[in-house]
Amino acid sequence: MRIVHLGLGNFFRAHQAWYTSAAPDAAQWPIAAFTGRSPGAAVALNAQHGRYTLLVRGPEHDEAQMIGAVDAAYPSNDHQAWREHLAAPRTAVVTLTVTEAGYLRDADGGLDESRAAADVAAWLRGDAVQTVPGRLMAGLAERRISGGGPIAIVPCDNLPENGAAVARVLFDFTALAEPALVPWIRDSVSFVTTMVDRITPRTTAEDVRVARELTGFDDAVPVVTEPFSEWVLSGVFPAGRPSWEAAGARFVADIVPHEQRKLLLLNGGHSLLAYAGSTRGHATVADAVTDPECRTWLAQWWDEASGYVPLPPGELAEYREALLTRFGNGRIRHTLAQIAADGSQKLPVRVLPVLRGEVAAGRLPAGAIRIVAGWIDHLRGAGAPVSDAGAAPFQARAASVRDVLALLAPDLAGNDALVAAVDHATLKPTT
Ligand SMILES: NC(=O)c1ccc[n+]([C@@H]2O[C@H](COP(=O)([O-])OP(=O)(O)OC[C@H]3O[C@@H](n4cnc5c(N)ncnc54)[C@H](O)[C@@H]3O)[C@@H](O)[C@H]2O)c1
Ligand SMILES: O=P(O)(O)OC[C@@H](O)[C@@H](O)[C@H](O)[C@H](O)CO
Repeated sequence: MRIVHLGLGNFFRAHQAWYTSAAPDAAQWPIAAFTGRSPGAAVALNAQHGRYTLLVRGPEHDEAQMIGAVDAAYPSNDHQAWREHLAAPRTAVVTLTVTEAGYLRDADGGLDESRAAADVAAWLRGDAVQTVPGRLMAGLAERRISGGGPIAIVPCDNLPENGAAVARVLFDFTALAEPALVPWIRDSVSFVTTMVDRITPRTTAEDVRVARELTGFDDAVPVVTEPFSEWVLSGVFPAGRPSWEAAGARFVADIVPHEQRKLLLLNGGHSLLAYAGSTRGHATVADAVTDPECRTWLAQWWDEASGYVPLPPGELAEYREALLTRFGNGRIRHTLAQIAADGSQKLPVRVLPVLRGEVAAGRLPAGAIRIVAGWIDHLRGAGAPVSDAGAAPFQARAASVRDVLALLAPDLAGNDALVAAVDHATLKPTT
């Protein structure tokens, strides 16, 4: 194998695996993919020799592509295979899609030591580690011993400066568990930052039926995705990489404008619809954008967020227009419940930079305030159900806007005008 992936989910199969399969040198870059937690995806994929159907779902019809980039899939508890693949000198790249929550970041972006403590203790006892920072460290420790040489780590989750983000939690974990490894990681591991974009919903039983009808292949785990795809990367690959640029990926020196555009406009817009849109009774993104009220809210949020994306106004206007078309693709069933998950991890990335900037400039941004208020309504039980391992402390305080803000953004909780504006924007009980 030359690529190891952690987080064998739908997005990896629609995005990184698709780029690899579409590169002209794909045959030289087989992927070993590991699930993040439960083994199901590995079992199902191995039963069909790693091959799966990608249903590229346009507004009019589906196009089925067979993807064969995954050479072998492993359950997350196959620690030996993980260590062996990371140690092998041929392995040049590790990609990750483990959700925002998987990095165990605290509010400042460092390792949340309380969530990592059991894993650090397991390592010190000589037991297998389970968390993402722990597994990366365990694999790299093996690579140092084997003399496997330099390697690139390429996170593909929706976090700003995700290369630096994964580096930080990995160094924090290693400093606690295996300090002697820190200098080797510093010298041998390159952390690549990426902006990733391709809307990829969960697969339904109907999708399984459609895939079978189009291909004749009885695929238990097809993936549905939109035609649009974007991958922007910044960083060094010391042991090489596939020619992803031939499949449309772009390699840039400054990734900030690209990631701000995507995280604030697309992901922030998604979160707005997931919370405020679901409380209006909508179930999917496409449903919500047919609602004129939701479209007005989106426009208001995008006006505010655009001030934080360092790109020319014309480019932003085009991107907004294209987003409306992508969101409106009614054949993609992207549920607001899926997007609403893990809000405690997503709001700090997608919304708070704009809220903070506007408040610092003396403004009360109605769009950003609506997202926070919608999230508080969701914590109080309105709209999409709560699915967030970090939600409990917020739910315990959800009755008070100020208390929620004190946890989410302590620097903003003392601002009486902001607290009143968020409170005013929350749903009021009907009498
Ligand atoms: N689906 C999309 O449209 C999309 C687009 C861009 C980026 N992404 C990124 O990809 C991530 C995964 O999305 P998906 O659609 O593939 O979801 P998915 O549910 O299909 O797969 C998620 C993968 O992450 C793993 N995982 C989840 N929590 C983990 C944890 N705490 N530790 C380790 N692994 C964990 C799961 O085991 C699974 O392998 C998103 O969270 C996002 O950051 C998704
Ligand atoms: O995948 P998540 O959970 O980080 O966020 C949900 C959506 O906002 C996200 O998946 C977008 O669809 C995606 O980022 C589009 O590229």
